[in-house]
Amino acid sequence: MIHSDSQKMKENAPSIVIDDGYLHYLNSKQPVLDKLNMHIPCSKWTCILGQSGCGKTTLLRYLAGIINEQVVWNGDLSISNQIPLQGQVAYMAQQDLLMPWLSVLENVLLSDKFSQRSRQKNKQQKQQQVEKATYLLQQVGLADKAQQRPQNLSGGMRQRVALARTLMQDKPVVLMDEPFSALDAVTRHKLQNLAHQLLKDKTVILITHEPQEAIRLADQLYILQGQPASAKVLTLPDTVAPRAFSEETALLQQNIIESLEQSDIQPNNPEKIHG
Ligand SMILES: Nc1ncnc2c1ncn2[C@@H]1O[C@H](COP(=O)(O)OP(=O)(O)OP(=O)(O)O)[C@@H](O)[C@H]1O
Repeated sequence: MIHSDSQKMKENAPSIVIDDGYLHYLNSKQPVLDKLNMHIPCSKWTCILGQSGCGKTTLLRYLAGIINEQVVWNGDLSISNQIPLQGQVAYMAQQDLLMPWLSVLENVLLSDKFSQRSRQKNKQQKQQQVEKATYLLQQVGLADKAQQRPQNLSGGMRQRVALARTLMQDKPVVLMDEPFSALDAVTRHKLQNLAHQLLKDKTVILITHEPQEAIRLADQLYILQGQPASAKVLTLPDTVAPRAFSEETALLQQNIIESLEQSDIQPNNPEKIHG
């Protein structure tokens, strides 16, 4: 059985509201984020675009609770179910973070292996987890690589293993940092559909550099801009994701590129201002 009970997941997946967020790294004078206001709706996909270095990964890592010791954060972060985010998040980083000494299958099973729930599982439930991991590896096109070590795989294959591991975790909140960036166009399209289907009841935040990908998948779309960065919400077409391409999406894509170009003009980037 692959899918969780959908109603239960919907109840579990929280919305997240950031009100007047401010963040700077302790080892840096300049803040990365300021006056950040975002509403991440529950059980929907929120996509975030923004120029390289604007603070997208920082925001995701802060939400995942892995840089709390390195930063100063001010502002309000509210989680609708009142449960600390760290315990309910699956985080897929830009780097695949696969364990080189484990097989592909063991990597997919890794988070389950160390969870408290796993220690309480009986043999049959553990077997079901292996079946689920095997199913996910089939879905990402890597069934034949299950017993390989990650170092024998290409970059795109490793990214697919990391995606399978994230889908395996079954957490209410899923944070993904450029999860499809290393994939060819056909595989990317297929895995976007797979992720969209398997994560449909989760609260998803996805970072991407691809306006097309964001328009295709988003229920809510933000651009991070400025230095320090704040978030601008963009209006999406009134159609359901994953969205087919149309004249309207092409126009939005053009607007996004123009917005990204505007955020390229920074006070500390003089040649771009005067050039
Ligand atoms: N550990 C750190 N200590 C200090 N500054 C950091 C640290 N990590 C990132 N930064 C800085 O924070 C800013 C935002 O970086 P971040 O990685 O969040 O950007 P990004 O938008 O995700 O970029 P990309 O699209 O290239 O991944 C950059 O100026 C970066 O140099």
